Parts: sequence; C-alpha cells; structure tokens
Amino acid sequence: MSESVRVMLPEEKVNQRIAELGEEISKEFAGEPVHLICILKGSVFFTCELAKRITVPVTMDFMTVSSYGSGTTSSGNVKIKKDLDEDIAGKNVVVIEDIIDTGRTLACLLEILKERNPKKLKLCTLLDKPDRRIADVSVDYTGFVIPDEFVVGYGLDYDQRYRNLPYVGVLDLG
Ligand SMILES: O=P(O)(O)OC[C@H]1O[C@H](OP(=O)(O)OP(=O)(O)O)[C@H](O)[C@@H]1O
Ligand code: HPA
Repeated sequence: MSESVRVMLPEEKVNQRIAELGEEISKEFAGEPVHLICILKGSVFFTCELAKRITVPVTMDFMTVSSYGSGTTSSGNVKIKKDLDEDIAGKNVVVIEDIIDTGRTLACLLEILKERNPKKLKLCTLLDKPDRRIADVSVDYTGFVIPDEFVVGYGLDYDQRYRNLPYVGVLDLG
C-alpha cells in the first residue's frame, strides 16, 4: 500500500483566501471584539492563521466534540469532550471549522451554542463539501467549496496523520 497526497489547494492560495476571510470578518464586526471558537483538533491551523488576519480585538477559546449517532436525525448528535473555558453570553462568537462535510457535527453544535445566548453566532469554515450534506447548516464565511474527495492537510487528518501539511491535498490510498 503506497499512500500519496495530490495537492488540491496550494499553501499560497489557502493563505490568500484566509487573509480575505480575515478582512471580511473584520469589516463585518468593525469596532467590536470577536470571540473565536476553535473546534479541535482540525481547526487549529486555520484558526491561528485567521486570527492573525483579523484587525478587531480577538479572544479565543477551544472545544473538542465528537459526532455520533445514526443518520436518521437531521442534526445527528454531538458529544462535548472538552467544553469552552469561558461563557459566551453576550459575545460576538465565530465558530471556526476546518471542514463541513455531512454537516451533522456543526448543525448540532450550533444548537448547543445558541442556547448559551451569544450576541451573534457565526460559522466560518475553511472547506465546504456540500455534496455530502445531510444536515442543514448555514455557513457565514467559507474558504473554499470542494468536491467530494477525502482531503488532508492544513489541520485535516487521516488516522491522525497529515495535519501538518501546509496545503490541502487529496489522499490516495494507493
Ligand atoms: O460535517 P461532518 O460530517 O460532521 O464532519 C466535519 C467534522 O469532522 C471533522 O472532525 P473530526 O471529528 O474528524 O475531528 P478532528 O478535527 O479532531 O480531526 C471536522 O473537523 C469537523 O468537525
Ligand atoms: O475530507 C475529510 N478529511 C478529513 N477529515 C474529514 N472529516 C470530514 N471530512 C473529512
């Protein structure tokens, strides 16, 4: 078995797009602070790059969730493995994801976060794979819409590997 990775989105293209997203978010929240919620582990690389490109005051928190459950419900189910350290009530929250695939993780997570009464609750994803969507998720900021291929790099893993690739690539298992 010889695994290989074909580049889909080169590093420069990803970084350029992240800079644009940072500008967009900064404009939308002009003058107001934003609280970024990084969904571990995949979103770490994207969150750090994006945070550097936001010009309004930024605070950050981290959350680990795992999705589980059968496909019979539209939102699936989500288990919080590590919760946020801080309360989000009254804050301008932007949830940062590396990828929205079936949408089950985020559909459920956004419902949980909404109940905590943030002032605003937005969703930002580096990658969106709409062909596989099962649960309806409204995405506010999207880096790239990609076809239905298994991608790695820029935080995304296959069996915990490849997260550190500086680009997004398609994994070929050989
Ligand atoms: O739209 P969905 O089909 O629900 O898939 C998207 C979710 O899957 C990945 O996380 P994963 O559970 O693999 O954890 P990781 O970030 O630690 O790799 C990704 O980071 C999203 O959270
Ligand atoms: O394409 C993917 N790659 C890695 N992790 C993922 N989680 C959902 N979709 C993907």
